Amino acid sequence: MDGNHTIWIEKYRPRRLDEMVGQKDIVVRLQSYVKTGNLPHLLFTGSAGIGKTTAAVALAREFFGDSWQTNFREMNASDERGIDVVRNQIKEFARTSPLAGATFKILFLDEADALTTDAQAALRRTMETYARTCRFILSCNYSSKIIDPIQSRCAIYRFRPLDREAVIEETRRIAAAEGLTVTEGALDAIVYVASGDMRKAINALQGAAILRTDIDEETIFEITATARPEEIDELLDLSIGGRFDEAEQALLELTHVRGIAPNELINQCYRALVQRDIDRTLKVKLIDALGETDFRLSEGASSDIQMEALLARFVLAAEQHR
Ligand SMILES: Nc1ncnc2c1ncn2[C@@H]1O[C@H](COP(=O)(O)OP(=O)(O)OP(=O)(O)O)[C@@H](O)[C@H]1O
Repeated sequence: MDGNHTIWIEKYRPRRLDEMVGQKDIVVRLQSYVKTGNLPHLLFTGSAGIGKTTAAVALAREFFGDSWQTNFREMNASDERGIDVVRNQIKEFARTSPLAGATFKILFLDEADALTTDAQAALRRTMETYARTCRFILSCNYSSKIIDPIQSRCAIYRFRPLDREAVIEETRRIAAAEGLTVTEGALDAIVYVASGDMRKAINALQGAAILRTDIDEETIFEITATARPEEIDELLDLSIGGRFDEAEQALLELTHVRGIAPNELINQCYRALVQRDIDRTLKVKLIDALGETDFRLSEGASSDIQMEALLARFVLAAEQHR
């Protein structure tokens, strides 16, 4: 096992489109470009770790074969060296002719939504000027942050968070290749922790594999510093049930003893609340309280105070509701 040396998200990144899990409709549409030899500009949108970069690289490999690296370039729009550097590099790459008999190059621009409106306007002109020699694949989390003139020049692909089957399929593949035994409980835990993000799933597996080769759910929750769904349910039961002292103890155990980050707990509480079968008005109040705490934490408020205040607000909201 070489778990300590290689990053598995790179080692096991699918090389071909048909090796990707999930995103079936997208894969079929992308494959049809390869068949026809034509490619428009593309806009990939969706959350992190669901295959946008993987699809772009696989597409380039299938278009260009062995010479894919000469005709493909990946850049990050939020490059810390500044937008001018990115802009110059884009132009430099886009304006030169494709090599090794290819009819165009592909430029993959990650985090395109980090570009300001002005920078996007300049990018749009570059896309038009060099359209003959270079096709752009822009990747972003939110397509609404991309200006309309760019959106209308691209074929838009909305990637979805990976479903349970897809996460399990890929996790099993990697576990088998690494000679790991993964229990059913551990697979459930990985699906829960990943929440549709394959990068998170693979990192959880690799982290666990450093500790042991037979992986159970305990290891996954421990390595990812994530509370179990039952623990979150208990926290909600106690606070909604008005048992503030016990809820406080449960909270301290999770944050101070287990080291689970407050933001992570808020996300987990949110996921549990959305699915919880409780009165709608109460649910709305509780989610409102979560949103408020999330915002306060993002503004730098004390997490200990805010997390306790959250429990207090849960208790009060439930009391008013009774
Ligand atoms: N659909 C998928 N099939 C198989 N593996 C996947 C898939 N999506 C993601 N992965 C795995 O997760 C890793 C991260 O995925 P990728 O880089 O494609 O994410 P992304 O959608 O581009 O995310 P970001 O927006 O954060 O850049 C890949 O290296 C790959 O191992």
